[in-house]
Amino acid sequence: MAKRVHVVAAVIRGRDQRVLIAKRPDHVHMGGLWEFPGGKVEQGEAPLEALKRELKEEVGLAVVSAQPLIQITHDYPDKQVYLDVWEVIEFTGVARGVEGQQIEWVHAADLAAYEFPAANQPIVTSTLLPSTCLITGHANAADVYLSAIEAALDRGHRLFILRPSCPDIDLVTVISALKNMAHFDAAQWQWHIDWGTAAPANFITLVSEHKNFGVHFSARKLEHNLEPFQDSLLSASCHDQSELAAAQQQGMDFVLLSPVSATKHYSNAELLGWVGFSALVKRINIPVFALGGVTLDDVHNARLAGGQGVACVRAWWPS
Ligand SMILES: Nc1nc2c([nH]c(=O)n2[C@@H]2O[C@H](COP(=O)(O)OP(=O)(O)OP(=O)(O)O)[C@@H](O)[C@H]2O)c(=O)[nH]1
Repeated sequence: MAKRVHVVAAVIRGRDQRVLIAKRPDHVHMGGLWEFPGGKVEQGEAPLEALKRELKEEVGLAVVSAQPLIQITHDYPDKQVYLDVWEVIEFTGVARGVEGQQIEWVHAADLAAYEFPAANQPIVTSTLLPSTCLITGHANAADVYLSAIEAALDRGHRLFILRPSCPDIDLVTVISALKNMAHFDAAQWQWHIDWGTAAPANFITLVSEHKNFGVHFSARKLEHNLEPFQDSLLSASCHDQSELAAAQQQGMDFVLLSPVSATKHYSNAELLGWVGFSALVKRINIPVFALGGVTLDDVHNARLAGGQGVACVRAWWPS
């Protein structure tokens, strides 16, 4: 069997947050499609060195610093690739198509309009997602619940999993209150409503009426027919390899994987640690947030372990 090719690729953001993409020449593998700049890792070369070399050779940029973003194992009919995608944090130079290829700086939200090789869909999702995912906790009153979210939006957080769990608030009220908040649009498509025990009976209809809200599933819910949600952005909570495989198979856009470390909630569960987290993340091709006993300061640890970032409740929710 042919050897899997180790490829490094980069998500490079310009000052205005647009992302650099390049068009593959017609005559090469996946020719004519757009790509994140990069190329094959040479024998004996460290991935970051390969990334620096490829970006210099292809788009004339010098990488100062970069961190892992997502890794994808994909089998094309004629080639097996391991795409090792990095997020460039700092670079110098002005991008140009050194090999004569077309390049473009594109807003992350517009990447979906470009045709990429089949392996790239999770990279596009990963580019859209921030590195923190905030899950709402319990509140005794609606105004406490909503003002905690509003304060987090003001602090720059953009991805939320909503578990409206206070007695005097229903989902319709939450949705309309969120829509009136400053920065609501910045987090559009990044609001995920938990289809949990507290969800109302008309949950499916409700979600279909609010297209800019995604749905979050418990692992158990992944056994259901998720057809009604196919137009929504989807996420799930997973704890082991079989749940992750089900999440990928059901088309989840991202997942939360827990428990990484001990919490009050998870004190008896088997903890993954960063090593266990990393081993599981390697087996799937969708962005994974580390959950359970992690704080907002653990983003770098999560990235080094192959994750998208961290998901938290207690680390941000007012107690
Ligand atoms: N650079 C890059 N390659 C990708 C992406 N997505 C994807 O499937 N690939 C695949 O990964 C492989 C990368 O090989 P390459 O041809 O770009 O590598 P290279 O620059 O070292 O080329 P060469 O040594 O053949 O000249 C190709 O099979 C390509 O189809 C992507 O976003 N960026």
